[in-house]
Amino acid sequence: MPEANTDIIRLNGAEKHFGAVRALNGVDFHVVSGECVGLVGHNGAGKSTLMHMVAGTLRPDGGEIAVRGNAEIDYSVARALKLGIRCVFQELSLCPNLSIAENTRISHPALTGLGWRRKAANLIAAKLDEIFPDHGISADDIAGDLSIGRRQMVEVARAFTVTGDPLDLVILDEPTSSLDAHTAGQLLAFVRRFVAGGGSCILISHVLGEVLQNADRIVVMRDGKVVATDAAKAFDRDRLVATMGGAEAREKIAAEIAAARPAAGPLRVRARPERQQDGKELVAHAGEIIGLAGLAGHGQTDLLLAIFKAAQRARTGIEVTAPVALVAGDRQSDGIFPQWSIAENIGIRSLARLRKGLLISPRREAELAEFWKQKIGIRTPDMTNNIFSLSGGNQQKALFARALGSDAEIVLMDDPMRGVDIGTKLEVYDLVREEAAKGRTFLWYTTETEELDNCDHIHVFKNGRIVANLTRDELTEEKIIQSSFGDAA
Ligand SMILES: Nc1ncnc2c1ncn2[C@@H]1O[C@H](COP(=O)(O)OP(=O)(O)OP(=O)(O)O)[C@@H](O)[C@H]1O
Repeated sequence: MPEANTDIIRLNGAEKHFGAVRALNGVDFHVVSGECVGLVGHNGAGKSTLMHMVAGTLRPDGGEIAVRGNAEIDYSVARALKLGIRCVFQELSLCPNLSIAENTRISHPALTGLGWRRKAANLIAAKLDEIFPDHGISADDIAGDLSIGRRQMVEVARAFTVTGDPLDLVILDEPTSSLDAHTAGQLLAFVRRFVAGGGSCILISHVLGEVLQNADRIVVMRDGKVVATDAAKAFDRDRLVATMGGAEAREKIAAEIAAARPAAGPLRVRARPERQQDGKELVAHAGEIIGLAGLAGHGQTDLLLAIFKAAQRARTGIEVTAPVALVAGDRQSDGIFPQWSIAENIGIRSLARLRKGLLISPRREAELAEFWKQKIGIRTPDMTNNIFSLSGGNQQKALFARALGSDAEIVLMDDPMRGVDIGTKLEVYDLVREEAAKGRTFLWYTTETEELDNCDHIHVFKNGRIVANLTRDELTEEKIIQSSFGDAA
């Protein structure tokens, strides 16, 4: 590892345009050895684009890059890897049809010859054990069979494995977005150990507490520019939010939420997890927001998907009395139609309303898209652009718009705030409560405990079963963790 306090990387005046969008507008940025730099900013501020420059996956249109003081002319991913710079991007990159060991080999060409499979398996297993001691992942597992949370764990662990190339700087773009609080804590503790040992990290997160507690220095971006950089201890949450230029920091007042809520209406969903034997079930009425909690991968997504399917075809143990929409957490595999525009991606759940005769009316589709663009601030110059021209958080907003813009009375949300910035989150919470007050039902799985404050009831899952049913008043992080780890199952 390099000497302490030397620059690992420095960008001066970095510029990047995508058509009419100026994603980076003269950005200066650097990381020294032995520091964790927190990078924050609203959806579309330019964080991922800047990280693509650091990782060598995109070339800047203007500006300079120097690594350890040496100017880089032909900077690329291969060059970055040789120089010890790696990135875990927001959109996960494991090949779904390969095993975890095989995916590890892809990053390590040095693993050759007889027995490479065993070497790759040992390498990744050891790193998973080090970062996430109770991970429950086997190197033989096929990546596509793992939950999004577990895939994220593998991606992170893989980025920290070493064979041929050095390892000095790891960029973590929203590394905890699919991890529950317990697993996210393990990762952040590991990051601190890595940095204490002289390594460097860039940590991008919309969970501001995570950045405040784990970064040494924080860089704030806004509209393609760096607008502040300071020691983490010089920031608090309010100063960060204000610098990002977002919504005022607002505290949710449970009593206020409760007072505004009407009494629950008729039954919308009654569902028993397949493995449940003790009679516990999830019951949701019109106008209710029901939270699904517990450690990630313990049956919450499975139950939501079973309810989604039951709306189309009867299933034992599940009763659904109204149309259903799903906001997928894994937008890459379950949510987005990659060939389509943003407007088409939003309109797909509302085709009946958008139809004029036999055809879809482009005007109606554009109006629906424009309404949601304004309502939740989807950041793009043109809603007919391809969905992948949006930043990650803005893609997630489009999926929200699809579900909320549809006529579905029941909205299933599978950890849907992945990558959504704090300002938008607060707006979406208000929107969900508003829609619930009008009679919509929400079933909301979240890995962020704070979000459960919006729910009327919370079901905690463990090993595919509901182990606790808490009201909002009973809700504490300790209670959830206790139920998640207890022997109640
Ligand atoms: N491939 C692309 N084509 C067109 N526009 C793009 C492309 N990639 C990024 N942009 C635009 O560049 C701007 C910055 O996007 P970027 O992904 O860097 O934001 P971000 O800060 O990482 O946001 P998020 O928090 O949502 O991930 C956005 O307006 C985005 O729409």
